Amino acid sequence: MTTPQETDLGLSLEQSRSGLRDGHRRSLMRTLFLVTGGALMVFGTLQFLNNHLLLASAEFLVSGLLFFGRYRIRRTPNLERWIYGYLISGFSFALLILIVPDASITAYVWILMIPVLSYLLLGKRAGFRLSAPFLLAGCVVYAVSTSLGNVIAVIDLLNLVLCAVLMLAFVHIYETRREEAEMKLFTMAQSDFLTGLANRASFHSTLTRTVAECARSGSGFALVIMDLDHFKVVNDTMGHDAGDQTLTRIGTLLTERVRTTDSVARLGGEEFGLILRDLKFDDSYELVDELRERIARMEVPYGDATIRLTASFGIAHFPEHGRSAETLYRVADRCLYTGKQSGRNTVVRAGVSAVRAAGQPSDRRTQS
Ligand SMILES: Nc1nc2c(ncn2[C@@H]2O[C@H](COP(=O)(O)OP(=O)(O)OP(=O)(O)O)[C@@H](O)[C@H]2O)c(=O)[nH]1
Repeated sequence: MTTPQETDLGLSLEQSRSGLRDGHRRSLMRTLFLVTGGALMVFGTLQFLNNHLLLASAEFLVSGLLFFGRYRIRRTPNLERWIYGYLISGFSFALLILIVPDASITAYVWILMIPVLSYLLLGKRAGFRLSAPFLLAGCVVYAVSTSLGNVIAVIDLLNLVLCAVLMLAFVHIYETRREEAEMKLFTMAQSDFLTGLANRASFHSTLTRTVAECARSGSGFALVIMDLDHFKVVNDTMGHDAGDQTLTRIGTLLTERVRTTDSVARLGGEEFGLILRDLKFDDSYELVDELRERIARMEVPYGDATIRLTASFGIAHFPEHGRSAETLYRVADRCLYTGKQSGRNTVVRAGVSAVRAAGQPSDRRTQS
């Protein structure tokens, strides 16, 4: 059995709430470091030519720091800290410039960049928490530093406040919609459209995570692969819709029986996968055999007819039969194949396995 490409969907979801993806955030930060570092280099040179040596030195120093940051941000594990450091010092610097008595009125346009950068780099919640106070401070600085004695100055202030509020609202609405759309896409990408169970990609992601968690905690789990027997007959004799209803019922039956900490997925077609956590080697057989019996007893009414079927199961146990998702998959799949070969309606465990088929006089023990 081939396993799909490794993905960590939980991590993807988490990243979806932090604005841009990590890779994009790093590229944006590198661009910001380059642009602001380059600009400070130019300003520093101008100050130097103007004989403002102290200011020129400070600007050269910060410029050097920004170029160093541009190099470090590519691989740093502390991306969030770098982003906060850059944004808070950048925004504070912008406010400081506004306090300078002969600051140009055009310096206020930088205030409007605050929500855009915060939301792109930090996501909706953290972006709002950072940009709202800075926007407010920008408006207060403007009001304090300009005398609001005439109508034009008041109109200027109102323009600034209105623009800042609208910018914040637009970015907030945009980010909310983007986050919702991305969540929806992730949910769709993780679920099987027919049964609503996790799909193959999501199951593999869960399996990889479970292996890592159990390796750390020392607990075991069972990987079960189940395939319905002669399912083609249901489709061929009663139609595709009957087959679909049966698959949905099977999904419900499996989900109802296992624990909420377990995972159930439809791997494709009439094949399902289960991860049964914190189970002892012997107990997994008992549970899976109970599932086999339940399916064999299940009746799916369809029109005047009743659909009955059976299923075959293969079980591999962590860590006894493999320490990686791929090995466990391979072992469980081989057990399933053995079960199909031995007459179906079976449960086969890796190692010494019991094969119990309906209508057979007694259990058979099989090596797999
Ligand atoms: N109704 C329905 N049928 C599906 C779906 N996906 C796969 N199938 C059908 O499942 C059947 C699988 O047939 P086979 O691979 O021959 O397996 P089987 O008939 O169960 O036989 P064994 O596995 O050997 O016991 C095919 O008829 C597929 O068309 C689905 O989403 N809905």
